[in-house]
Amino acid sequence: MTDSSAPSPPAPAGAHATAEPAPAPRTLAGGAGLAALLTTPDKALVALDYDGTLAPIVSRPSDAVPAPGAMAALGRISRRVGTVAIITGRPVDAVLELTGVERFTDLGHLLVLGQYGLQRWDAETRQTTAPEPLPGVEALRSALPDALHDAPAGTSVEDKRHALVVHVRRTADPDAALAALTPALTRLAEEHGLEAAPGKRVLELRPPGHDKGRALRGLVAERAARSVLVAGDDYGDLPAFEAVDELRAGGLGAITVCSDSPEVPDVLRERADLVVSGPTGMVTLLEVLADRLGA
Ligand SMILES: O=P(O)(O)OC[C@H]1O[C@H](O[C@H]2O[C@H](CO)[C@@H](O)[C@H](O)[C@H]2O)[C@H](O)[C@@H](O)[C@@H]1O
Repeated sequence: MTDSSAPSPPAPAGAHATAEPAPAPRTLAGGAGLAALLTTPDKALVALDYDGTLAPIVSRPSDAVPAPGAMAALGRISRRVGTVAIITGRPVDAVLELTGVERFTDLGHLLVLGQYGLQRWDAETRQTTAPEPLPGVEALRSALPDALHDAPAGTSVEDKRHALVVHVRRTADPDAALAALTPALTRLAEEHGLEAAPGKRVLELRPPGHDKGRALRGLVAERAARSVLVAGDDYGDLPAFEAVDELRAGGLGAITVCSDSPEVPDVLRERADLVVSGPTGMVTLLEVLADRLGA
């Protein structure tokens, strides 16, 4: 439900004055979630997606660097809120390399949950923990070249060790390529004990049972968070948005943010309490929050 009269969250005592107005969620629940975050930031969890949210979408995954100002704003916020987490489909190593976050000092409680929560990097220990990949991944890796023999030119595979991602963004007709490849790749993934999950011009072949909803619920419980901000832009973020409904029912304050672009699934945009204009809009939001938190 949208409500243009949703209240603006209060500025916490001692916050720096900011030229930017407070972001205005379009729902009452989102306004309440944002107010909870700003009032008691040490009990808050800020959970952000990477591709499409902190970093603009580009043709090659290895080129997806953060939007200007994104990491600086994240660093500021991480020193004020209880926990900041990048929850992503990317492997932890890729996020560390693309963001350069390991070079930052004083990151507060920053976590990177990679591969939908399978991997975890903690800024306090600077260590990554991860289980061994499922055996089906290796078998699928061997089977993929044959399965993609007739795939359109420009199709490529991203090997994430725990999962394999078929990319079609660089084919002549990405939507047609994805539609043509999905049924056979879904069957192949299932034969190897994996699941196929759609993303922006990709099909992820990944271990079942791990999604951003599970990762978010786990972090909320672990960190005893009382409020949460969740931001995302793709189908992979939907389970986290859905988890918010359940968490709210349990008394948590929450705001969901859509990092918008023409490729964002309608279902995600419609569910969001606040819609910002892609990673650039996300950076503005994070900067305003950092200002409001006096960071
Ligand atoms: O959870 P996320 O942080 O959003 O990661 C999800 C997948 O994102 C990546 O693919 C997407 O971004 C690429 C670079 O901009 C783009 O080329 C691709 O079309 C997008 O779907 C990544 O490569 C995947 O491994 C992630 O799982």
